[in-house]
Amino acid sequence: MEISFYKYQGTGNDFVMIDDRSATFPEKNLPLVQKLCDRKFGIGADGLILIRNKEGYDFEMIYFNADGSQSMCGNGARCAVAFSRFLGIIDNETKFLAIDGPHKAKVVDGWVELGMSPVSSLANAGQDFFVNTGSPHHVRFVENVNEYPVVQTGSEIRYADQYAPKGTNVNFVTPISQNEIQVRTYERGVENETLSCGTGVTACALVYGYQNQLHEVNISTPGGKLKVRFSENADGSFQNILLIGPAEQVFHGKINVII
Ligand SMILES: N[C@@H](CCC[C@H](N)C(=O)O)C(=O)O
Repeated sequence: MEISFYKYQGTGNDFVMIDDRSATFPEKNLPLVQKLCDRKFGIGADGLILIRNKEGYDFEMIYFNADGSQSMCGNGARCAVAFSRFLGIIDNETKFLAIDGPHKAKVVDGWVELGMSPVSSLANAGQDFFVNTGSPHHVRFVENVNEYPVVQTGSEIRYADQYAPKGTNVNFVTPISQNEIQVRTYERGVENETLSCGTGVTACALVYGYQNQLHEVNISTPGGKLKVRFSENADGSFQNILLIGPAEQVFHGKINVII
C-alpha cells in the first residue's frame, strides 16, 4: 500500500499528517503507526495524525503518539488546523473534534490560536502539581531546567505508582521573567523528551499563572516559543484557554508499506 503523507512541526514537536477523508487508513494497525513514526525505519515523528470528515465539524483529528497510543495533542492540533487550511477544508477559523471533545481555532498572522478544553482544577502532587489539559501532566518547578535530568526523572515520574496504569507526561519548569517560563517535557507515548508539548506548556502556564495572578504566560521550549492565555473562574477552574504558536509544513512524500 502506498501512503501519501505530509510532515508538519509545531515548535519542534513533529507529526506525520495524513489526509484520510476517505477513511482508508487502517487505524487499528498500531505496528503501522509505530513504523511510520520510526526515525530509522519509517518517516520519523513524535506522532501521527489522521484528518477525517466528521458530521457537525469541519474535520476530526485522530492523534496517535509514536507508540500507537492515543491522547489529546496541543501542538498536533495546531498542525492539524494548518494542514486542514492547506487542504482547503477550512479558511481562517474552524471548529473540529479531537479525542477530548470539540475545539475552536483561528489562524492569525500565520500562527494558530487553539482553544483548549476547560480545565476543572489544578491538583497538588506532593511538592508538584497535576493538571489534565486533555492529556495528563505532572508539573515540577526546578531551579535550572537546562541542567535538569529530564529524561531520567521524567521517566521515573511517568511510571510512578501514583499514575499507574496509564502514566502521565512530565514537565519541568523554570521561570525566566515575571511572565515567561522555560519548559522541558518528557512525553508519554514517545518515551523521551520532545522539543515541545502543547498540552504540557498549557498545564505549566495555568499553574504559573495561578501562582502569579497572570492571564497570559509566554513559554520558551527547546523547539521555540508559545503563548498561553486563559481566564480563571472563582471556583478555581479555567476556561477560554488558548494555546498560540506556529505550525509549519516541512515536506510531503509517499511511503510504501506492507499491511
Ligand atoms: N505532544 C503533545 C502531547 C501528546 C500526547 C501525550 N504524549 C500523551 O500521551 O498524553 C502536545 O503537544 O500536547
